[in-house]
Amino acid sequence: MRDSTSKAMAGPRPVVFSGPSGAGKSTLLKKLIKEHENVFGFSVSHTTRNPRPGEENGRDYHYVTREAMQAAINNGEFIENAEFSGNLYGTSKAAVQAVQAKNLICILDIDMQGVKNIKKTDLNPMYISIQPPSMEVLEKRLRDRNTESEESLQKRLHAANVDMEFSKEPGMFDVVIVNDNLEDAYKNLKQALLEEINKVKKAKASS
Ligand SMILES: Nc1nc2c(ncn2[C@@H]2O[C@H](COP(=O)(O)OP(=O)(O)O)[C@@H](O)[C@H]2O)c(=O)[nH]1
Ligand SMILES: Nc1ncnc2c1ncn2[C@@H]1O[C@H](COP(=O)(O)OP(=O)(O)O)[C@@H](O)[C@H]1O
Repeated sequence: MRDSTSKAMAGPRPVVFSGPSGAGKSTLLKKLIKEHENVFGFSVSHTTRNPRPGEENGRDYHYVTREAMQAAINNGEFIENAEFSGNLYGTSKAAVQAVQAKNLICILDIDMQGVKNIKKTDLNPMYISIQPPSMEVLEKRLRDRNTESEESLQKRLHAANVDMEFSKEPGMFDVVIVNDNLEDAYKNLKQALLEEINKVKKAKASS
């Protein structure tokens, strides 16, 4: 039976990060996890895309074949999954449980389809949208990141347009952070999470 007790036992409330590719989600949440490693844990998603230089299997993503991932999805191992820019991405139940077992705030970095699907589950996270200051800045950052082919870049820019329209829907996000100046955006992010951070710290101090 799903009741408030089982949710409470699952640990602190997770946080979902979403926003267009290149908005700065990874940059911000890596900073956050580094500064508060006893508070936050990252839900390591599965993906069929290739690792980028510097990315590590099991830390940034679990890199898998489409066949393996589809089989695991069919087997009911995923909370949500989506096709993004020609690849499959998904959050496994195990990924979230691994973080919650440590009593950490579970961070999910997922696209808009993921947000919609998580809203249908009983995960009950806080939803944070990371937005770029403009499409022009987003394109420049994505190009400067140097991780995408022109084709992949265009797919991401197209998805970003759809994403930015969709995220304007009232009630979709609890907090919207515009990542213009990185330090300011990070400060706003920490402020938005302050209460949850303090809750976890307090619980840890008294256990
Ligand atoms: N639905 C869903 N989206 C995911 C998941 N993992 C990553 N994503 C999203 O997939 C998109 C592409 O991610 P990635 O390939 O790392 O590229 P980047 O956003 O350009 O850094 C981003 O919007 C991520 O938030 C997941 O498990 N589920
Ligand atoms: N506030 C910022 N100002 C300038 N560049 C930024 C800022 N935030 C992130 N970046 C850079 O923009 C690129 C995209 O950021 P990234 O964190 O990879 O985005 P996402 O994870 O949302 O796709 C990266 O090269 C990152 O270093």
